[in-house]
Amino acid sequence: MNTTFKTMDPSKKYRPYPQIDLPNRRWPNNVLTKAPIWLSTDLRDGNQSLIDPMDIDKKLKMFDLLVQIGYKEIEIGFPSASQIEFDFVRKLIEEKRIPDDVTIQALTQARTDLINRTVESLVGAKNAIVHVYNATSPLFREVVYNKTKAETVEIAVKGIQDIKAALAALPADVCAQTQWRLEYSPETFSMTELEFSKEICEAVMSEWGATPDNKVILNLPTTIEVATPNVFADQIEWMHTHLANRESAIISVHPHNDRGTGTACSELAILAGADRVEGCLFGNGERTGNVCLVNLAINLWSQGIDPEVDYSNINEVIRIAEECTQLPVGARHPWAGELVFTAFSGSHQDAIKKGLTRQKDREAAADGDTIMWEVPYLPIDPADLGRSYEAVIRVNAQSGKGGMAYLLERDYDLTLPRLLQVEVARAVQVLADDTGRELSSEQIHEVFVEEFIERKTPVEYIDHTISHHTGVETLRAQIKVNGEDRVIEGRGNGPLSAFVQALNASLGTKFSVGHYSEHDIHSDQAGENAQAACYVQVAHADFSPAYGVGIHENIVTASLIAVVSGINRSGVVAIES
Ligand SMILES: CC(=O)SCCNC(=O)CCNC(=O)[C@H](O)C(C)(C)COP(=O)(O)OP(=O)(O)OC[C@H]1O[C@@H](n2cnc3c(N)ncnc32)[C@H](O)[C@@H]1OP(=O)(O)O
Ligand SMILES: CC(C)C(=O)C(=O)O
Repeated sequence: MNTTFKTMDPSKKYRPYPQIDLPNRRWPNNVLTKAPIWLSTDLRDGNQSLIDPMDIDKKLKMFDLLVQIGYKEIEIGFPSASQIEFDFVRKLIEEKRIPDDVTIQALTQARTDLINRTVESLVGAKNAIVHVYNATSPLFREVVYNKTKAETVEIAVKGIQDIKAALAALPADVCAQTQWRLEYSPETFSMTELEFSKEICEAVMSEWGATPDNKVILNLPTTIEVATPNVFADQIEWMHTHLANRESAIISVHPHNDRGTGTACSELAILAGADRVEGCLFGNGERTGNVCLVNLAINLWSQGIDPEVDYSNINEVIRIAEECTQLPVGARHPWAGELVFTAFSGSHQDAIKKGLTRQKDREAAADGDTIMWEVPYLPIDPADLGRSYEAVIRVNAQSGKGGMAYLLERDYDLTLPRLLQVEVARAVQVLADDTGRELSSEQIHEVFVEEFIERKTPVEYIDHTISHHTGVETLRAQIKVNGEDRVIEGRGNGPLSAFVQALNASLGTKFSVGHYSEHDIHSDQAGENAQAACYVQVAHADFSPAYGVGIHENIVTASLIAVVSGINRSGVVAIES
């Protein structure tokens, strides 16, 4: 076993990232009120990080999906990196696959040949962003590039000059077909001295000639997450408040997720002044991934804010994303995972069942008006994402009566009284413990039928007749007791009381009916094929109360079957072998 964590002092190997000196920070008091501008980088950062990068068909599928969800800015690749990347961009443009309101973006290093090739790839697009980057942090300046600060600024500025030159070299009518915009990323911004980030961004803006009508997108990435999200928020607020000519810039963020706080970084960055967020579906991307766009959008939705993208068929989005990336979406991925709207544990199921019933009642009373969503444990309505309630409650050994009752009601139209739910839960728990697995609603129903309906020993109901005379009912029934035929007769003010009297007289018992309820089931619209479900609790001084259930098209017969099932379960009549 590796004992490093026990034997080593981590402060000898790692240092905390310094705090930002921003005593009057305002972001903690701000609130999210609207969606940022989104950019999907699924086809670039999301693709460069895949074990098997997407082929053209998969890229097209991903592009179409992003358009369908509603993304208006999509980074479609790094066209100077390879012929395949270049050809994909050309295909999108030449086959007119890009809607007029969608802007494509292409990434390039700040190198003349790569910039020229990038511009060439974008020719003919209606809207295009040339995205140029170079790394700016001390570690990268020293280790990767061996450049001074001034030389690093020079690389960026030269990159902008190269873009302008490449555009100027295009025939005027060709250049004019496209609305060209610039994005600049000081890569590793999260590890760069703020004064230096400001200097390099201002130099880029100045070289481009940024104005409020021709804004430069300044994309400030947590290329690597190195600090808590409040530090990133401080960095963004610092840039937002210190940058010269701020009104001529769109501040974008590009969070990665090394510390698992990509979502927090993005949200706090918006509070701190960011206008735009770049990320990938389901957090795909280098290492632990880019921030998850799905997570961010549905977080906004859950706060009553229109995210301006559509996740109302999340299962389809998952299916296509998984097909394109060959990466599974985790079962507990925020909002999207298979299990995120599922409750196994008893107290959660109980609360959800009550909450869903109350929500339904409130909806009915609201007469068509939309009402606020208030269901315990479900922060949003799964139906908003195209998820059905079916997945919400599932049963295993951690479950209680609420979940089983919910499934029996939903799938078999059986509305069990509360104390019967407790008895059903006990019976189902035995199976859940035995199997150690999740139980389907069919399995729960089987246990229910076997335990509560088909209990025919020691007593079995066969048939009955009823006669009335001056307010008294006489019930004659044919039964079997331990396999032996008997005809019994009793009187009462109704068939049930007459049957109880007949059974007590014949069996030598003294039980009574403690609780009785009934409802219709399985009736079609014409009222045909209706059956009745009767729930009868058999009470006896010397035995625990026990429920019996009867289901029959005749309500009286259903109630007699329920009584017999109840006495069989209670043990008031001994079984003879
Ligand atoms: C954080 C990110 O995700 S950034 C995007 C990363 N994505 C990719 O790199 C995927 C696509 N890239 C590629 O396929 C290749 O890098 C290519 C084809 C574009 C270029 O390949 P190569 O020419 O072999 O260069 P390579 O990428 O290895 O970079 C090496 C040189 O470029 C320089 N360089 C690297 N990044 C930049 C940059 N952003 N701007 C300017 N120069 C840069 C390096 O300093 C190095 O210079 P040196 O040779 O003088 O030491
Ligand atoms: C190119 C930049 C934006 C990048 O991908 C990063 O810094 O993560």
